[in-house]
Amino acid sequence: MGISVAPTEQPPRRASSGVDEFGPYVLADRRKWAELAEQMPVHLTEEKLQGIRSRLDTIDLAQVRDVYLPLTELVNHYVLHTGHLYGSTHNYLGLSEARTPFVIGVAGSVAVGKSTTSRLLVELLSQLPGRPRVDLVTTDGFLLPNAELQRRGIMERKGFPESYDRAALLRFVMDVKSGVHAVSAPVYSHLVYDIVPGEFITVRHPDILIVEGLNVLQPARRNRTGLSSLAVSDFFDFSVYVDADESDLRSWYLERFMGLRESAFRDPRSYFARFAEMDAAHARAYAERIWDTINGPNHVQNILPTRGRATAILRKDSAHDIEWIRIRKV
Ligand SMILES: Nc1ncnc2c1ncn2[C@@H]1O[C@H](COP(=O)(O)OP(=O)(O)O)[C@@H](O)[C@H]1O
Ligand SMILES: CC(C)(COP(=O)(O)O)[C@@H](O)C(=O)NCCC(=O)O
Repeated sequence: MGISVAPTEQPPRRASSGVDEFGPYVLADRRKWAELAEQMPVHLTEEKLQGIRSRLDTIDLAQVRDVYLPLTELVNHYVLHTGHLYGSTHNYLGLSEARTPFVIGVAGSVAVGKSTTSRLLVELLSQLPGRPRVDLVTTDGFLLPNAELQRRGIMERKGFPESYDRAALLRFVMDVKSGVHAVSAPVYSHLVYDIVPGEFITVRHPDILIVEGLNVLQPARRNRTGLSSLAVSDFFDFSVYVDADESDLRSWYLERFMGLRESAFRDPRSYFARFAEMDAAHARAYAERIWDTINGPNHVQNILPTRGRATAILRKDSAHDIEWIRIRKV
């Protein structure tokens, strides 16, 4: 079965506004948000969606239609208006350079489902009129290799801001945003839990680039001179924060870890291969320790504080369903 969305006959209702504990956002519950979808025809089959969705994600075609279609249409407004602004300011400045990629950041905790959101956005955005070319890069490629993390004594801080080569990530996004024709990023393997030596992904001037990662909304750090430097988020034209309750994140992480024992961990190359054979109680205790000492604290200390910097916040309930959406007032 596929979905096709025809133009609505009624004018769409707009999200309500008011004072917001999250900052200057408009809030829409799932039903109101779904009514915003206008006319984008989308072709997506259940089969294709299965390939996009991560193992534990429950996203179905109804959620794609209710949540991701309006989001895609909203991003399209930003793409179009950024294009107009680019054109008029370049005219004013007497410049004639081609437009640079529109960059979208996707942030959120480990196990929240950023990968599903990002892959879905790639699929839907590439179906926009004009069929833009959309690429996706994850920031794990910019993690320091395990050997270097060990050398620095921060192997237990993987995913914390200091575990990345932040300068290289910033350079990568700046190069893309400056219009460099081919920009390469290193590749991380979740299976071997390390950077893959000699492997790179090359981004060749797409129309839209999605940059997905735990820390993409981090503000600029102060450098040694006390002056603020730049942050990757300075180059985002739009950003999405995928949000969920801390206790849900923890159970999704544990559930995923236990599920991976039946699949990825069975691969002898897996860093976690020993957990495939280990009894469930011990494996679960190990996963709890990873969450409680690494991913949980990273979420609370570094990731969650960046939520209010996003253009859009998608809030999931405990069943992985999107409960509400907040959009930053422009
Ligand atoms: N140990 C692992 N082995 C294989 N795949 C993994 C492992 N850990 C995570 N993954 C996969 O890596 C992807 C990214 O995971 P994560 O960084 O937690 O982001 P998110 O869950 O928000 O998409 C997910 O698709 C997940 O299923
Ligand atoms: C690789 C990750 C840091 C995520 O990286 P991202 O692409 O978000 O930059 C994370 O999935 C991870 O492995 N954290 C370390 C603790 C753990 O084993 O879950």
